[in-house]
Amino acid sequence: MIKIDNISYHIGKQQILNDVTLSLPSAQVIALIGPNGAGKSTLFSVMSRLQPIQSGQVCFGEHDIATCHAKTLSKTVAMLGQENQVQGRLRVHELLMFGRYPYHQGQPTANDQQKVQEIIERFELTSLADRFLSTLSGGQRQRVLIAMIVCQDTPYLLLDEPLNNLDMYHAGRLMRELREVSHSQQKTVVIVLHDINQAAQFADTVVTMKAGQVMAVGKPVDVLTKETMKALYNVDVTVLNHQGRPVIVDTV
Ligand SMILES: Nc1ncnc2c1ncn2[C@@H]1O[C@H](COP(=O)(O)OP(=O)(O)OP(=O)(O)O)[C@@H](O)[C@H]1O
Repeated sequence: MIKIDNISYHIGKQQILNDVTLSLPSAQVIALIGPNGAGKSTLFSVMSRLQPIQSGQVCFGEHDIATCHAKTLSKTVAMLGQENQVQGRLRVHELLMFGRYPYHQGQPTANDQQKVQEIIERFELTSLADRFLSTLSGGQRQRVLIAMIVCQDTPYLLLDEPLNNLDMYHAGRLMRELREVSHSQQKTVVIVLHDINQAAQFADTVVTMKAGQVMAVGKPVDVLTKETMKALYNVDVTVLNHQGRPVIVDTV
């Protein structure tokens, strides 16, 4: 379980996160949605210790991030941010091995090699494995970065807009793989999504945020309503139903 208690965060006089309190269940895909500037990325930055905790507490299972050793944290939570600088002269398989660094500390074992190979196959990267990162398209690079995060093999994954640059096939494949990894390997995957229908189709739980605050938490069918969409985005929608899950259609 991820427990976030009374997290507030300000930059200068601007309040970015305002008393965020959340309990997120384990072994689920959890979509974090909300309008631009709501504070989703800032919350991820605080949760992954990229930004300091100013007030409140974040725990991943028994690990309180305020006191957790860096090495333990790197085996507990992995985050893919929105802005990612990658060294172009690395090959794909080398970057994936970099994701294993918390385990091998620079000296990969057979187990690390096996894990990288498994992820290459799972994420359909075989034909790209020997390519330099600088030669990949935007979507290919994004897929490799996500695979690197999964290689880190942490029980908690935070992915900030991972579907950026992905086509319809790869977006669907990725969401299915994340759901499979989450459910079969008991991983908790929190994903910032702007595509509400990806959240509706694949998330077990949806969290909505606006103006630095959590507005709602629940199953897609309970949270993704006409009223919520109006309150979050000021957009009029029609909510259809497909196999028990909502489908949101913009009907402005
Ligand atoms: N370094 C900074 N200095 C000043 N304001 C900042 C800084 N970083 C973020 N903010 C502000 O904090 C607020 C929350 O930003 P954040 O990136 O967390 O939102 P978000 O929900 O991830 O948005 P998006 O969906 O657009 O990615 C925004 O108003 C943003 O302008």
